[in-house]
Amino acid sequence: MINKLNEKIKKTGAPIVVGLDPMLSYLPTHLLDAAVAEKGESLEAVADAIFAYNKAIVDATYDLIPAVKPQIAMYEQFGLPGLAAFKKTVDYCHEKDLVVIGDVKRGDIGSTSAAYATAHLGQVAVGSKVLTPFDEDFATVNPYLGSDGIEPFVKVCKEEKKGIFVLVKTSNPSSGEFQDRVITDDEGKQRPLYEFVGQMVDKWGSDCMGDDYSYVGAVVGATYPEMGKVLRELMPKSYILVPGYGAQGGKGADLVHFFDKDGLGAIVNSSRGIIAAYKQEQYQAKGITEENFADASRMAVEAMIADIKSALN
Ligand SMILES: O=C(O)c1cc(=O)[nH]c(=O)n1[C@@H]1O[C@H](COP(=O)(O)O)[C@@H](O)[C@H]1O
Repeated sequence: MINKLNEKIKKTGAPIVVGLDPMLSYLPTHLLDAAVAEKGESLEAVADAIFAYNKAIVDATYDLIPAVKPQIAMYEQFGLPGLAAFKKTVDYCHEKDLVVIGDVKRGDIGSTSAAYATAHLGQVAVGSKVLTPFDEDFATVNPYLGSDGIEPFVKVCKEEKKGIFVLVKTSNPSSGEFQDRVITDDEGKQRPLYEFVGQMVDKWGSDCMGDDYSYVGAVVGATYPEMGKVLRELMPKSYILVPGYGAQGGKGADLVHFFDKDGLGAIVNSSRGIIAAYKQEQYQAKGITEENFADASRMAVEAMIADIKSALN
């Protein structure tokens, strides 16, 4: 799958991922009203409206982008109907030939991680049938439990030719509380914890290589460009998933050093900046309303691609 991701980035010229992170407050009134008219004031109605919202955004953008990243918490908050909308979104994005990064941030003791890996990347045999539960192409993984929590994911990635993105340096303001702590590494060198985790990502990926990049990528926030530069060098074979663009303040100009010299090796996520673009004045000034919200998402994708391209040239 890492090969497909890399090829699709080359083909589209767009190292970006659209984050499908629906919130109730983003759902255009006409979509929610239609769903409530059919299913009443229920979680089922919200789930239907979420799928209609995602579908419209995907239909408006899929030809421009390589990948999407649905964040499971945004679906889980609506219970089982929300999770069904997550799965329906994954399947629909596959129909559109998009690479799907399940933002699930899992990681536990070995046996539990193995179950999470099966749920999101693997298969379950029931009698003569082999079934795929959620069936994303990549999953985000929290490394805090150590190798025990990561290895079951790597095993499934090898079997299924799928991939993971391991949290290395996250974009949020308090990420430094733990991740920047200076530790002594195996060679007695003092360095921040995120660098050590980056080195582990390089190691975990070393025996599961695709054509150019490994199945084990890293998450490094756009809000920490200097750290991104160091981590790019420490993990030369890993794709870097870069969240924090747009709503969290990251800009194209900050991101140059997350990429390799050939402009590959990183994929930048924007969620609110794209899916809720219709709420921004700059798009409303161009005739966008709640009704044609998906057109604003397409404009926001085009603007993001242009911003990153101009930074890389
Ligand atoms: O793993 C992630 O994707 C992630 C890691 C990180 O360090 N920071 C971060 O914002 N994210 C996710 O990226 C998305 C960012 O959303 P926006 O800020 O709306 O673009 C959310 O789904 C976050 O959960």
